[in-house]
Amino acid sequence: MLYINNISLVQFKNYQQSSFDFKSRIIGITGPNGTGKTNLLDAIYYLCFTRSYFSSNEQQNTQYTTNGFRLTGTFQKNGQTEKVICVVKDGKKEISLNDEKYDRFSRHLGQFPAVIIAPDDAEIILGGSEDRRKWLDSLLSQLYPEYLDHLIVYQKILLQRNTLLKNMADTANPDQLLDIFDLQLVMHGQPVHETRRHFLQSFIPKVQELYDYIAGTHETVSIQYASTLTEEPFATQLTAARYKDMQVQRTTTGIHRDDMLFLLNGYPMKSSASQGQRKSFLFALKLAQFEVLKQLKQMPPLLLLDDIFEKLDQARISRLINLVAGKEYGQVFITDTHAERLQTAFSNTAADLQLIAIA
Ligand SMILES: Nc1ncnc2c1ncn2[C@@H]1O[C@H](COP(=O)(O)OP(=O)(O)OP(=O)(O)O)[C@@H](O)[C@H]1O
Repeated sequence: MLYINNISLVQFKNYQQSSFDFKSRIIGITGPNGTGKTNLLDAIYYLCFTRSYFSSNEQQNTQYTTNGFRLTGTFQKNGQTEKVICVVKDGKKEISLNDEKYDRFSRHLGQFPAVIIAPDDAEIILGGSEDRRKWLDSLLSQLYPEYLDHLIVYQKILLQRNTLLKNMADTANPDQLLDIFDLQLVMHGQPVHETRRHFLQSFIPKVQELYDYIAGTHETVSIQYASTLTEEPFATQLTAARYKDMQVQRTTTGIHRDDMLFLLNGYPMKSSASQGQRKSFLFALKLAQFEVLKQLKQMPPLLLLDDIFEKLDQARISRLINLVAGKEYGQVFITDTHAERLQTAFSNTAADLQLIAIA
């Protein structure tokens, strides 16, 4: 099992210095708008992912007028106490597990599995392909460390290749260099593509099952993986696109252009689904993510639910609460402006609810 027992926040967003003890499996975080409920969830997320869910700019995560922050989390993982500390000071970040600093933060990913569901997630459906890739990459990086390794190298090579395409005239033997970059892009891009393709195939039925449960009815949901690598070998495409790439001065083919198309009853979810249907789909997507993580990590991830009541009808909310209150789930954090609403929502379940009020 995985639990977080305590978190302390120093100069993180609106928290000057605060500490919270989590004593039960379901934690309700309540308080008026703008008091820091989401920020507290984000701090927990930070300790699991070495970054904020909402902002990659550390200045925005640091309390205004200060130059750094510190987050300390005490976890229980399979009966062991584990202490994670993240310190950001003057733009420099250090992360340690049980007082041992990480050389590479990527080594921390997946050790404290967590899934967050937040209103901004709507961008996964409504936003551009980058938002969808970000979601998938974050999930697959938690599942498979080698996926993240390939992705990091791919992005580095892609950047170098694009820089070269912009500076062709000043570079000696640019074609030779492009040959080397192309080889490396294929070496690291192909496994990323294969992982995405295989993963989505087995993932879709789980999403469908969860969608039907939350919606209380059957509507067909599907995810189409759109990648040029499915059409022909990546190496062939890079060679074929080289002239065009030189003209536009960037790499026009590869896994950095992949996308996913979400469909509801055969129609694009982005344009045709209602807000409640989209939200139900996002829950299905994230809870399916929870299931695969749980299976692979052999423990239920932390579940961080931010403002989930908005746009869902009462019946969908009840089914959702019943689901996450069940024993298959681990520690669940849930924010709401109304303490009574949370109490009522969980009153029909057997789960213990600890309420933390933020003033
Ligand atoms: N870097 C920062 N330094 C100080 N305060 C910050 C910083 N970043 C955000 N805040 C403050 O944090 C508050 C927002 O907190 P948060 O989003 O956690 O609120 P919330 O309780 O979830 O609200 P809601 O119920 O509206 O969702 C705002 O008042 C904002 O001004």
